[in-house]
Amino acid sequence: MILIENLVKRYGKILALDHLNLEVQEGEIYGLLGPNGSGKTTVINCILALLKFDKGSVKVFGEEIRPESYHLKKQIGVVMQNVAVFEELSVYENIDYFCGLYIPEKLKRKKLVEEAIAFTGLEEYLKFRPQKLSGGLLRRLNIACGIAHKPRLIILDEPTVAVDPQSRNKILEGIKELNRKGSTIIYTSHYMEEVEQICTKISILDRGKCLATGTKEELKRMVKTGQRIVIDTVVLNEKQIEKIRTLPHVFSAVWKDQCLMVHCTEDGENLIRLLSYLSQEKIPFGRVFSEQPTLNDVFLEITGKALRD
Ligand SMILES: Nc1ncnc2c1ncn2[C@@H]1O[C@H](COP(=O)(O)OP(=O)(O)OP(=O)(O)O)[C@@H](O)[C@H]1O
Repeated sequence: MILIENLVKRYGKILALDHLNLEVQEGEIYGLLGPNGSGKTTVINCILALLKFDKGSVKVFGEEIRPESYHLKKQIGVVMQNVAVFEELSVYENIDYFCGLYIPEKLKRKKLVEEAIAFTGLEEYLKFRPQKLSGGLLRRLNIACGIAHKPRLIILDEPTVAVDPQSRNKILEGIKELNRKGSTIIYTSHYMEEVEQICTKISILDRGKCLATGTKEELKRMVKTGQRIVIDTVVLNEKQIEKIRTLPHVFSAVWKDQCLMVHCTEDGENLIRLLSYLSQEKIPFGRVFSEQPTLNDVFLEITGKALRD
């Protein structure tokens, strides 16, 4: 669907995209995950030929895209970061207007507009002007305007920024539904939880570079952070900590402030093994906490900083 090779984009002295490569296959929900300023919006603008770039190539549906490639652009739905709707039109009129840019036939359009309204849950607000809508509803209207014509490819640039949890869930579920109905999705975000929740493939971006690509499981396997187990234990001696370090799959164990923290490589038995050892040694323990690595761990290990730094 999209093939980007060696893309370079500068804004004056700022190198926004640095030889970026990316390939999106049909049917994917492709996440571009990166902190603010990593180049996500710039990639989107290059895919849409809204920006001139300095080097490289961008192919959409197998063709080099140009500003006048309307036959390609009409198969793409875009939901930009900044809400772009007409203040003087109602909710219904806005969706109808944007859908009308692609679908001139009235009857067909009416059906599509109604589907988009139901899909974004805006039925109660059809006569409202945008300024009367809450932030979350406004975002949903923005989405309805971008997807009503049922495009083959949908690009959403941070659609959940400043959105309440209820609207956020509705938006995320909606994106999965659009994908199930056949649209390929490109989704940019700096929220790793969202990207983990919905994306089938993820590229991690930083400073205009694509640092790693894969499914969330593949990305997590790339780093050694592994499973993290935290156990409250009041007593533990150095010999016992040393023994824990030699347990299978354990690569670090630290006891600090009456809290044992163990990092292990992936294995379903890590927690059981560790608790068995503590029981066998009659070491009392309180709260037990275990978590798998997150995409933030991946980002941290690759870049040396957290996603939200
Ligand atoms: N029109 C512009 N003029 C100058 N610099 C720009 C312009 N647009 C973006 N940049 C810079 O290019 C880099 C990439 O910005 P971009 O907006 O693509 O990142 P982003 O990952 O989408 O971040 P955000 O989520 O904050 O929009 C940043 O350093 C940004 O300051």
